[in-house]
Amino acid sequence: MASDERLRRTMMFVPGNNPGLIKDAGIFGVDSIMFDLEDAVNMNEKDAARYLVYEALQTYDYNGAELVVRINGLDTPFYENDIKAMVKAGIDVIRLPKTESADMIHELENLVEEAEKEFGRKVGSTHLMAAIESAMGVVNAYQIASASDRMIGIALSAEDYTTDMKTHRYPDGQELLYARNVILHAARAAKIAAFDTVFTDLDDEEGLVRETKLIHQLGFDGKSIINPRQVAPVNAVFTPTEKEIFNAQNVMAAIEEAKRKGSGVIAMNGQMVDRPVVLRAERVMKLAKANNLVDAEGNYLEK
Ligand SMILES: CC(C)(COP(=O)(O)OP(=O)(O)OC[C@H]1O[C@@H](n2cnc3c(N)ncnc32)[C@H](O)[C@@H]1OP(=O)(O)O)[C@@H](O)C(=O)NCCC(=O)NCCSC(=O)C[C@@](O)(CC(=O)O)C(=O)O
Ligand SMILES: [Mg+2]
Repeated sequence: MASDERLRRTMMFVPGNNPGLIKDAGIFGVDSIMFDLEDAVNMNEKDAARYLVYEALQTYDYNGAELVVRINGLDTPFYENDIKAMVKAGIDVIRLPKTESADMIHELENLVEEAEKEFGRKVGSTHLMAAIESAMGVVNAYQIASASDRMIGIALSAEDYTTDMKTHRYPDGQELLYARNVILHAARAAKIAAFDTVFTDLDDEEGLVRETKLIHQLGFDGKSIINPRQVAPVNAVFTPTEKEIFNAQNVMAAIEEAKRKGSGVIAMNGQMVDRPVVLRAERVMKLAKANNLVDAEGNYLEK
């Protein structure tokens, strides 16, 4: 799979038909910018939006953010042109909406490869991700996640998913618990990233933080967002605290001492430190480095 250690805490939807939002999308500190050609764009604006996003990708500097495009679904007349234009423009990741099977990823992959050859791009350089928006998608989540070496992640899309399940979203998120866990397990088994769904009440920051803490606790890598006001609260939940970094440094030091003594396990402040604890500490340090909270040697950088 194409998974890597890239930070993917926030992936912001930017409607593909809105030149103002497209132009400024790089200034908000999101990890991934997702230009939307699907549901945020009216039917009569599909061609114009595709052209706008294509031009923007040639023109603007997005400050190193990962560039993603949500194309139109495989049941529409638009997706083939979307794929050609976005591959030609050199997009990093194509997000397929309403994914229900591995076959859909195979169809996408074939078209992407054809486009890479046609436009002289390196074969395999365009990564893929899938949005899971239905009961069928959840049931097939692992097959979808592992369908291609190009896959970098799968995402829950709760608005369409709850509609398919004949319910709607509630503040406590109980209706999403099964789908979240299935998607997370599928992503982890396929060794790719797991993204949680959008939080649509822009004025409820407390609710956004509560939901983000829950999905962080479950193990998600990040969250789809719809507005720049959501960037800081979500990134903060996914950023290791000074205490967590300090603890991780201590764990690394403790295990080094254990190794010197010829052991793989040691007690630290009354807590057992063994391999899984060390792996978690390594992940905290990787996140801390990616967030520029520590230097290359792992020393905490005072703010
Ligand atoms: C909601 C609102 C209209 C509010 O606008 P407002 O202007 O009232 O907001 P303000 O806070 O006042 O904006 C402050 C400043 O930021 C600028 N600004 C705002 N949003 C920005 C942005 N996104 N990108 C860059 N810039 C932005 C704005 O221009 C202003 O700039 P300035 O005037 O210069 O100060 C706006 O955010 C927006 O359109 N969001 C994207 C909506 C969208 O894409 N929906 C489709 C994806 S979901 C879906 O399809 C369901 C799903 O498929 C999901 C899944 O698959 O996961 C499923 O099934 O679940
Ligand atoms: Mg949707």
